[in-house]
Amino acid sequence: MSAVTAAPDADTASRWRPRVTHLQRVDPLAAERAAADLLTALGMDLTDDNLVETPRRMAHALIEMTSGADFELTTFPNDDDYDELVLVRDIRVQSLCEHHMLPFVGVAHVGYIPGERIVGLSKLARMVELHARRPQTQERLTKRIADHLRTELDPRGVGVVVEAEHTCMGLRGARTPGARTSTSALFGHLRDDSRTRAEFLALTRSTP
Ligand SMILES: Nc1nc2c(ncn2[C@@H]2O[C@H](COP(=O)(O)OP(=O)(O)OP(=O)(O)O)[C@@H](O)[C@H]2O)c(=O)[nH]1
Ligand SMILES: [Zn+2]
Repeated sequence: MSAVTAAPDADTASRWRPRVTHLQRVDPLAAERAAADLLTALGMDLTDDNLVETPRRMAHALIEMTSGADFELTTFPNDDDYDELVLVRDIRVQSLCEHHMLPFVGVAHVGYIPGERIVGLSKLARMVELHARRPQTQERLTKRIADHLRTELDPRGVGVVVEAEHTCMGLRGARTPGARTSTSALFGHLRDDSRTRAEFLALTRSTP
């Protein structure tokens, strides 16, 4: 028997559709119904005026947080043969841990050593945002950002560091608010050349 008490109609669902890049099928109506079922199972009365729209909001918030927007990676010729580190620090990251569907929030530092082309700096931030919007582990997020840059740009080296706080550890369970997890993915010169690697890791070291 269905526990849905505030069934969304097709109109409501079609008001908002995300641009999805990695999920094959997103069904906002089914998500709303499932959210209503979950909230009802948690003992909430969805006939209450304050809660009647909550399943729709909850479903759409989750869809929004798991739908990355794709973009064109603008690149330029590396005419000056710039061969040192390019690093964008402190790009805000917010994602969802795939184990609890609770947010983890922090920053990413994305660096590379150009090869034949350089990339528009904002695209590094867009790359983080694109990959962050899905349920996953922090390790996978870090690796995906680095793989994307490596595959699309073919630079001499890539380095990505993500530093984040997991609310599934802070707000529940182990209850360790403030604990931050660092992950890194390094390729090419940034992995193999000790001077460049040390420079990158020093520049990305968090300040207390
Ligand atoms: N490696 C890794 N683990 C994560 C990440 N996000 C959450 N986790 C962990 O995933 C694990 C899931 O473990 P379970 O024991 O199945 O879950 P649980 O019973 O809720 O465990 P507690 O969180 O310890 O209460 C937990 O240890 C989480 O801290 C992540 O990005 N990377
Ligand atoms: Zn978790």
